[in-house]
Amino acid sequence: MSLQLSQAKIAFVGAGSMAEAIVRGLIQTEVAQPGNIYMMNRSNQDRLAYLRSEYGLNASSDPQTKENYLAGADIVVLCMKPKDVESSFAELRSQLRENQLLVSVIAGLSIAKTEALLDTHMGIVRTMPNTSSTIGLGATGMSFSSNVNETYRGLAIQMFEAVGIVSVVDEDKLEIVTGVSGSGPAYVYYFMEAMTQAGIDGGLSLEDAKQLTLQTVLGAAHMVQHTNEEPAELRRKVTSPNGATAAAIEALDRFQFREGIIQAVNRSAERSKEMGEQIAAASTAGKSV
Ligand SMILES: NC(=O)C1=CN([C@@H]2O[C@H](COP(=O)(O)OP(=O)(O)OC[C@H]3O[C@@H](n4cnc5c(N)ncnc54)[C@H](O)[C@@H]3O)[C@@H](O)[C@H]2O)C=CC1
Ligand SMILES: O=C(O)[C@@H]1CCC=N1
Repeated sequence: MSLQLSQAKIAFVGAGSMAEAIVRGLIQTEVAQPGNIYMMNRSNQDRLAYLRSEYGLNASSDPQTKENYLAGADIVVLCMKPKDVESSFAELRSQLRENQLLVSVIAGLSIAKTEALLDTHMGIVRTMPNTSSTIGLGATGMSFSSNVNETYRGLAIQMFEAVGIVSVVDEDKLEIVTGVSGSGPAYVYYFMEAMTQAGIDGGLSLEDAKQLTLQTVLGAAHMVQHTNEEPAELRRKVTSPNGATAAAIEALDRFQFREGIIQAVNRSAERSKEMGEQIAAASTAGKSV
């Protein structure tokens, strides 16, 4: 019988925000057992203690224990920052097996460069998830190397569908996915910060300003989801001719809100590509990024 996700041993190299978001989602949805999850970092013991006590999973920074975690894993998930790729990959190179599945969440790092840096032909799934995976509402873009078999392809999709939605895209689209949904939550939070601030400046209590902002964003997202109407049409329904909303949209247009968002998405995509290229360049030149 082929490997089931509920039985798979999953090792996370890097135990930061993105690794925790995925792990929390997997455990909460009961798609993975805490005992089958292994998390590793470089040295932060407090962080590992928190992860063990919060989720009941295995976590270590001890080199021998990490080697054992990797040796026993069916799926290895790369969750370190781009700047740590070079040093981390130097250790990993001799510890991975061709019959494991490698999942990378590292922004900008191509499958070809991952294969070259790790000197491997193992199946690689390059993903771009987001932190909303924490509560099962993640949005993940995903591409596969040509040698990912059907079982592993299914497992990877199942793993990220457990924590949200998955779009399988051509690899050259993962940068724009980063701009839209990888970085996207930050734009929404930034928007909420500004809206709350304006409410407070206008005399609302902090609590009221926060609640009204939150419910507005939640309600608007649910309206798009449940009515199946386009955002532009829903916006039109709020905007009475010559009314308050029309005046507000004019103000946003004066500040080039739409262009600002488009620029933000494109800059995130470009920066993600740059980070990936810097990793390879620095690695070839033998220096750290
Ligand atoms: N935070 C986000 O919203 C998203 C992040 N990503 C990607 O996820 C990756 C991780 O990002 P974050 O979780 O935000 O970073 P973070 O800084 O919160 O976590 C990075 C972790 O990697 C560990 N680490 C570094 N070197 C290591 C080594 N040699 N061996 C083992 N562990 C090592 C650190 O100790 C830390 O636990 C990045 O490559 C980023 O591009 C992708 C999508 C969204
Ligand atoms: O900011 C970053 O580089 C990562 C990638 C997308 C979200 N966080």
